[in-house]
Amino acid sequence: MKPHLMLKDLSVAIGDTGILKKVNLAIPQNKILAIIGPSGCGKTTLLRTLNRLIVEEKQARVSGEVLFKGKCIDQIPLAKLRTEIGLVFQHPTPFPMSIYNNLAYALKYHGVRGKSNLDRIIEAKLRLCGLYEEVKDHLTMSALKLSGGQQQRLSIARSLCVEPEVLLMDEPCSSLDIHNTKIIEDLIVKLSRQYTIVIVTHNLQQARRIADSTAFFLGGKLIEMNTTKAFFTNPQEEETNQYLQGLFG
Ligand SMILES: Nc1ncnc2c1ncn2[C@@H]1O[C@H](COP(=O)(O)OP(=O)(O)OP(=O)(O)O)[C@@H](O)[C@H]1O
Repeated sequence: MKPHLMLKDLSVAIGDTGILKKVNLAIPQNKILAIIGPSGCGKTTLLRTLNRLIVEEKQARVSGEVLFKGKCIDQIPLAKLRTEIGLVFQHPTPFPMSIYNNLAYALKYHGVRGKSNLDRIIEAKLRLCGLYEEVKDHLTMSALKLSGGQQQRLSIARSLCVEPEVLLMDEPCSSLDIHNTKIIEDLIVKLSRQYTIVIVTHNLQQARRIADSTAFFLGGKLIEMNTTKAFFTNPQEEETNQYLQGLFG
């Protein structure tokens, strides 16, 4: 199968600091790829490069290529690219408005018009994220009154309103308890049937539980990528082995 995203000799520097170094990586479609590695190894920078958020950094320099469905992302209009490659943040990002309007806002931005269309799609996205039954009688309530786990599911539902193909997730469970982490992990696995997921996680067990493949970064370099099972049971590189054993981190 052709990769959905392909990184070719991708390097990123901010000012004089090299952050990502000659990364080559094929990201398969409708699978979950976990990105792991110690703090500062460049995980978030990698996500921000994939949807070109990195260009907001005035001093950023990117070399090499990121291909999305075979096309260099520099040739895709920014708004279109960010619609197709969505980003879910570490902390839930509900807008200070009703649950309904959080999704309606994104849908209207995406060009959806008419109340019946909005109602239909909002229900579908809330159902997909397992939130509909919990909130169907409170759609006009402020989204800020939802629990942290519900807010994160709402944030994911909102990011799906613009019909992305890829979801980049930057530690989406880091502010959640075990119960809500399990709900979001189950949701991510379900979403991977329809979407390509790239998830940054500090939690090795989370990568092990949900990812189809896992990539380990160290000092801005991709050290190793493999199917998650092979990665954890039979790491090929000594640095990976030491990281998995907790010898540094
Ligand atoms: N805007 C910036 N200007 C200068 N250096 C930066 C900038 N953003 C990130 N860096 C540096 O790049 C390196 C990688 O940062 P990045 O946030 O991508 O790492 P990370 O692996 O996601 O870390 P963490 O796990 O702690 O979130 C770090 O050394 C960081 O200090």
